[in-house]
Formats: sequence, structure tokens, C-alpha cells
Amino acid sequence: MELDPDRLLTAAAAFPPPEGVHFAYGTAGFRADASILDCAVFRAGIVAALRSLHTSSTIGLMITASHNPIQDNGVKIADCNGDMLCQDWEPFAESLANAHNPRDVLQVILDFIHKGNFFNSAASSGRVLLGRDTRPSGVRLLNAARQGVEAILGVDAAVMGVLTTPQLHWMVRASNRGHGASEQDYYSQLSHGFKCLLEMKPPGKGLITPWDGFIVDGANGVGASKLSRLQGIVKDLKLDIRNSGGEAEGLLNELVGADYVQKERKFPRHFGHLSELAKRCASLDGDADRIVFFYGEQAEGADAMNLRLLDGDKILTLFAMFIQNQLQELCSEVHEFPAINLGVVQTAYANGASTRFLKENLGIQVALTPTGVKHLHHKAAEFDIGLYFEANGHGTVLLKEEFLQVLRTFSPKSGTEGSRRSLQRLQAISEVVNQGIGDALSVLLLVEVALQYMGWSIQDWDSIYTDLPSRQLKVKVQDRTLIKTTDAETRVTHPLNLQAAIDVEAGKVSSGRAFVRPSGTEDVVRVYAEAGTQEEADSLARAVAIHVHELAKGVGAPP
Ligand SMILES: CC(=O)N[C@H]1[C@@H](OP(=O)(O)O)O[C@H](CO)[C@@H](O)[C@@H]1O
Ligand SMILES: [Mg+2]
Repeated sequence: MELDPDRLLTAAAAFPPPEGVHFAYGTAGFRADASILDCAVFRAGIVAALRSLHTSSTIGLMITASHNPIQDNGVKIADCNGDMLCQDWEPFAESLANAHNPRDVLQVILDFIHKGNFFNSAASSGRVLLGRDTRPSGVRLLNAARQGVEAILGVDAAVMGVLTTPQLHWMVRASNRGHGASEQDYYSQLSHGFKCLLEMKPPGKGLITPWDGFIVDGANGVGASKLSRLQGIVKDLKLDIRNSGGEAEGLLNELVGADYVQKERKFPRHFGHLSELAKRCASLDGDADRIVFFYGEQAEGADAMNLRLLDGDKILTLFAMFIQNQLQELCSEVHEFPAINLGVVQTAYANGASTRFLKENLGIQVALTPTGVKHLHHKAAEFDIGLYFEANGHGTVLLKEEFLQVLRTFSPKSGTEGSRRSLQRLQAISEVVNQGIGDALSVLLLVEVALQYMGWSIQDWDSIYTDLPSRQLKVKVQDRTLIKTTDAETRVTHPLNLQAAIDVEAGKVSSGRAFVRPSGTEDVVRVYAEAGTQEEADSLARAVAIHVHELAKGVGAPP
């Protein structure tokens, strides 16, 4: 590769940094009020371009702030396998975003290049795919990203336009594998896998009551229109899509979307009719990489509905059962089939009841990682089949390339038609799931398939285990980075004495569990508590929040 300093300096001069702002590479890239992001996005374009040269592959850059309000925006980079940017590059991305002027930008790049033997391995040409969600600021920021990419000699910026985040990740992965990588290819692959799975459903299986699809909350974001395109191709999917972002429907993420439903435990807007709420409902987030499911249950003696939430933990459990059933059918009959290592990955936010069910009822190994998809994804990739979900509905299923190869080439000597089918089903699952990152559209399809195979209503699915009551709180402190954690964020090491205080509080309630950690996306310390009753979970969360406030220099009045 060759760096053209003048080209870079001229391009960088058009994107001066905002005064007094420090950008941190958070859980998923840079996020801020859209008005101050141009410079950081331009520079993220440079990072993506260099990453493309370094890996000799196509890289992705997405303009979105996911579930955040419409005035915010952000930028995330998709790496060559379609997953999140390699973590070793995050400090570079952060230094570059915070460089004071064009000369510093050049210097940060030169230092990075020299340190990493970049010149020895880098290609001379590269390509970055650029996508954005529906935020009004997206057009301007995508242009800034394009200019950042093009500031690096030899790298092409391919503007893919409005996409969901997972679609962009999927395209990067497909393109680097030499597969068709257009948006149409994405719909074709998902719908093909879905159709095969439904066709291979064992006879007699299926919902007992007439199946009436899903009512889907599109969060007034990009997911709604993409889902309706998918619906046009997948004929067997009946959807009633609301909050599609039309003028009359409201603002992106305002009182709608997966984050709102999961955190507030409230029905999104335009889900008003009591009779409808008993049906199967789902909610996407603003960039459609998360999904949660829900339905309404008549509250006792009241003319109202309680929201019953089926979060990422329930989706994970459903998928684990479905896949385990396929493996069991296969292995019980085809004895020569190699042993398969199936594992699931959760974070400390996973409801304890889900973890217990997965371990004790299903006998599946459960790994725990820190919060953030980048951590879960890498852990899940260690298994032949690895499933991961955050409680907030972000997750997917990963099938190792070697395992897929076995599925493609294995020819069973024994076994029935059913076990042969299981082989094909596992292949079809790999077409439906997005192996780059969690994808609301593909999760919706796989949930439909799994429910049909189980013959379950949403209520049946909900009843596989009962969530332990939980509570989440936020505490403002002077400097949240002073909170240090260990053991996948389940224990605090600093400030001293805080962990001992949490242990004492957790011991006062039945089945008590609590932990605290600094948020990677907001300036708060998050508190999570779980216990045998809601009152106990609430009181445990509050007691822990008070300790955090006291021992970690809380701001304002104690909680
Ligand atoms: C408790 C919670 O929901 N945390 C979210 C949130 O991270 P924090 O680091 O907790 O702010 O945003 C992340 C990015 O979307 C997501 O991966 C994560 O699960
Ligand atoms: Mg999102």
C-alpha cells in the first residue's frame, strides 16, 4: 500500500474536530448527537479503509445509533467475517477520532502503520461497503464516511444506501466468501432456508390453533421496510407491521422498539387493542439487530393487559431446544456421526432461571462473557454450534465452517429418513441465521420455524421456565471508570468493600444475585438485581445502588 499524505491532509481539513469532545470507542463504535459526529465518522472511514487494505478484504461501515433517539447517530465497523471490528484496532480508532488536527491524524496513522508491520502485509487496493439507517443525519454522515475511505489511496467506497445493520454485516461476509452479496441475495438466502425448514417439518407438527403470524413493531426504523420486502418473498410469513416510520406513525425509537419494550416492559405505540395483544407480537430496534417477543395477558380483575416479555434469554432457550432436537435425532440413529460441541453464551444480565434451565434441563454448557456482542460472538465461535444472546434480544447462532463442511459432505450409512432430514435441517438453519451478527429478521424467521416444529403457541414458549423477578437501576457517579470488575463483570474489585457490601445485601433476600458495572454506552453505573420476589429484587437493587453511590462518589442525592 501507499499512503498519499497530501490527499489525506486535504480531506481531513474539511472535517475539523468539535471542540471539547472526547470520543470513546464504546460497546459498538462511536455514538453522539449527530451534529458533532462528522469528524469522527470521517475518521472511522479512514480506519475502515486501512482495515480493508490490512486484511485484503471488503470491510463494512454502518451509520446508525440503533435504539438511541433520532437526533443521535453513530458509526460501527463490520470486519471481514461480518462480525465487529477486531478489538485490537479499537485503540487506534479511538486515537484517530480524537486527533487534534490533520497533521495529528497523519501522525497517528503513520505510528500505527509502522508499529504493526502494516506495509509488509497490506494490499494495494481495498473496498468498504457503506450503509445507513433511516436517520435524517445519515445522508450527511455517510458522505463524511465516504470521504474518509477515499482519503486512503486505492480504497473504493461502495455506497449501499439504507440497510439494517445486520444486512450490511451479511453483505461484507458474503462478499469476502465470493458469494452473491446484494440485498436481494440476502432475502433469497433467508427465504430459501426458511422454506426448506418448513417443508421438512415432520408430519403432524404445527400449531394447534390456526396460525395467524406476528404483529411486528418496526420501531419507526429501517427494519420495517426491510421486513416488508422479506415478507414479499417469504410467502408463508404472515406479518402485520406497525410503526413503519410513516409520517403519522411517530418518531424513530420514541415509545416504540425492542429496547423500550424490554426495559420499560410496556406495549409500543399502536398496539392498543386488547383482543390483539393476546396474539404473537414482536418488536425490532432502530437498526434491526435486536428483537424481542411479547404478548398481552389479561390482568386479574382489571380491564387491562399485562405485558409478557420473551427476551433474548427465551429466544436463546427456544433455539437451543430446537437445535438440540435436531442433533439428538441425528446422533441417536446415525452412530458414526462425529460428536458435536454445542454451547450457549450469555452475559451476567441473563435471567438466572434461563441459565439454570439451559444447564440443568437441557444439559447444555453455558459460557459467560462481559456485556457487548463482540465478546459473546467470539466465545460462541469456539463451539461447533454456538448460540449467543444478550437479554435485550441481540444474538444469533454460529455454525463453525468445519462443521458445515461435515454437514455438506456426510453421507449416513445408517439411520432413517428423519435423521437424514436433520442433516439438511441444520444446513437450512445456517442459511436462515446471520453468522455475522444478531439479526432481527432472521431471528423472526427462525422463531417461527422453531415454534412450528415444537407445535407451540407463544404462551407455551413462554412457559418453558419462569423468569426470576429482576430490577435494573442506573447510578450517576463522578467517574464511572473507577468501577473495575472481574469474572465476566459478575464481581467488583474496585472500589474496595463494594463487593463485600453487595454480597451482604444479596444474602438478605431469597435467591438474591446482584452485580454492578460501568456502562459502555452511557455515563452511568448499571445495577442489576434478581431475587425470589419482585419486592426483594427491587429492594436489593436499591440497596446496592445506595452502596455504589456511597463508595463510588455518587453525583446528586442517594438513590
Ligand atoms: C444492559 C444492556 O442492555 N446493555 C447494552 C448496552 O451496553 P452498556 O455497556 O450496558 O451500556 O448497549 C450495548 C450496545 O447496544 C448492548 O450490547 C448491551 O447489551
Ligand atoms: Mg441495534
